[in-house]
Parts: sequence; structure tokens; C-alpha cells
Amino acid sequence: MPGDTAVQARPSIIVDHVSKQFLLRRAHAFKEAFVGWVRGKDVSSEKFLALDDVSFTIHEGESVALLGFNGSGKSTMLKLISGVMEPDDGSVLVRGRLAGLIEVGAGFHPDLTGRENVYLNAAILGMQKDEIDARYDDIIAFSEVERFIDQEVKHYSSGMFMRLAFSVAIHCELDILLVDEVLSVGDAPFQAKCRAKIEELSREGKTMVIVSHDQEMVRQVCDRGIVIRQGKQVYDGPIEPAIDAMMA
Ligand SMILES: Nc1ncnc2c1ncn2[C@@H]1O[C@H](COP(=O)(O)OP(=O)(O)OP(=O)(O)O)[C@@H](O)[C@H]1O
Repeated sequence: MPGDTAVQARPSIIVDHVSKQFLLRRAHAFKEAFVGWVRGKDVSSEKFLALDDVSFTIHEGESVALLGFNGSGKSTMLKLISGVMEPDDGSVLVRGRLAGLIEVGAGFHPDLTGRENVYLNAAILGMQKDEIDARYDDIIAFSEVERFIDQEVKHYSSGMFMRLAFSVAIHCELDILLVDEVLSVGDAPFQAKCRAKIEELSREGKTMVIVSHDQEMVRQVCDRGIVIRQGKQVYDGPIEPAIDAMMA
């Protein structure tokens, strides 16, 4: 039974029979496209089911890994939970303040400086100006990008984006943290710092959903794993068997 300790806890995230499809573009010769058009067939795209009837509930304080090989649908699932994407079928319910570190640079305005983006992002995460003022120095200190903070972020490297976004997220009053592979763009010392922070947030009882191919990190942080294979949920349970199920 996944998340035994959390049985009494309230649900944070309910994913109920969720499906998501995308259109795959196909390049065609003009003649083929024309014949298709005359026959009333759309040959320019084909539907692709990225998530197929996925259901799970994550309770308050659980740390859950979404596991699967490349292209299995993990990031799509995180985007549905974060609300940046809507499911085609089913529903996703989330309770609590959520911060998502899903795509490098997402939520940042390229023409604003690092400093302005800190205020923008923290406001999006529900912080008042005086709260941000009070935590600003800590945010910048954790990110270690102080020297570049008054530069427009369009000149930032992916690692610098991630440092600032991660730092803003962990200094906000959040209940749920979604983390995709973005951490992998950080250098080794910063990755270690992020990992320690994630473990601390997990101990504090925050709800975490983590997508990572780093099995060591997943083992350390998560007690439960949900395995997705080609859009289908194939396992939901304790982390070790989940990793085995992914590799099977
Ligand atoms: N916006 C989109 N338009 C079309 N196809 C998409 C879109 N987003 C994702 N896909 C497709 O959906 C499938 C699942 O993608 P997703 O990014 O969720 O996989 P993933 O499990 O996170 O993979 P990885 O481990 O490589 O990050 C892939 O085949 C991908 O090409």
C-alpha cells in the first residue's frame, strides 16, 4: 500500500483517470497531402496518447518519484499537476500552495533583471512585497548569482536560471514542490545543495513529486514511486520495487 504513513493524511494531489494526447506533425510530400485533402483525410498530423488513464492520490507529506524511461510521460504529468497544461480526460485536483520547477527558465521574463524576476516569481507564488523584501538576501545568497542579479535574465545560463528559480521556490511558503530534471543543469556542488534542501523540505512534511533519472537521489528523498511506461501507469508502491519495476 503506497504511502502507509500517510493514510491518515489529507490528499494533496488527486489525479483521476487522466489522459493527455498530443498531435504529432508529419511531413508529407505535396502530392500525398493533396490526395489526402481531396479524400477528406487529415494527413498532416496524427494523435499520440502521452498519458493513458492515469490515476493516483498523493497525501500531505509524501515524497513521490515519477519514474520511467525517456518519453514515458513524466514531465507531462508534472505539467498537468502544476496546471500549466489541462488533461483531455479526467481531472487533477491540488490542495495547497504549489511551486513547480519543471522547465528551465519557465516563469521568468527574459527582459527583466534577475532581481525583478525574483519579485515576479515570488509574487506568483503568493508572497507579499514585504515578505519578499525580508527574504530577498537569503534568496540571492542561496542562488549564488548575486554578481549577475541586475542583469537581464535573457543573458543567464540554464544553471543560473535554475539556481534562481529553485532559490525563490524554497524560500516561499509552499505546501507542494514539483521538481523535474531541471536540477541536472546545476553543477555538482549546487546539485548537492539542492538535494540537501529537498531532503530538509521532505523532513518538514512538504509534499514532493520528483522526476529524476538519478536513482540515488530518488532513493534518498522518495518513499514511493509511480512508474509510467508509454503513458500508462504500470506500478505504484514503495520506492525500491518501483525502481525494479521501471528497469524490468
Ligand atoms: N507539447 C507537446 N507536443 C507534442 N508532443 C509532446 C509535447 N509534450 C510532450 N510530448 C510528447 O509526449 C511524450 C511524453 O513526453 P514527456 O516529456 O512527458 O516524457 P518524459 O517521461 O518526461 O521524458 P524524459 O525522461 O525524456 O524527460 C513524448 O513522446 C513527447 O514527445
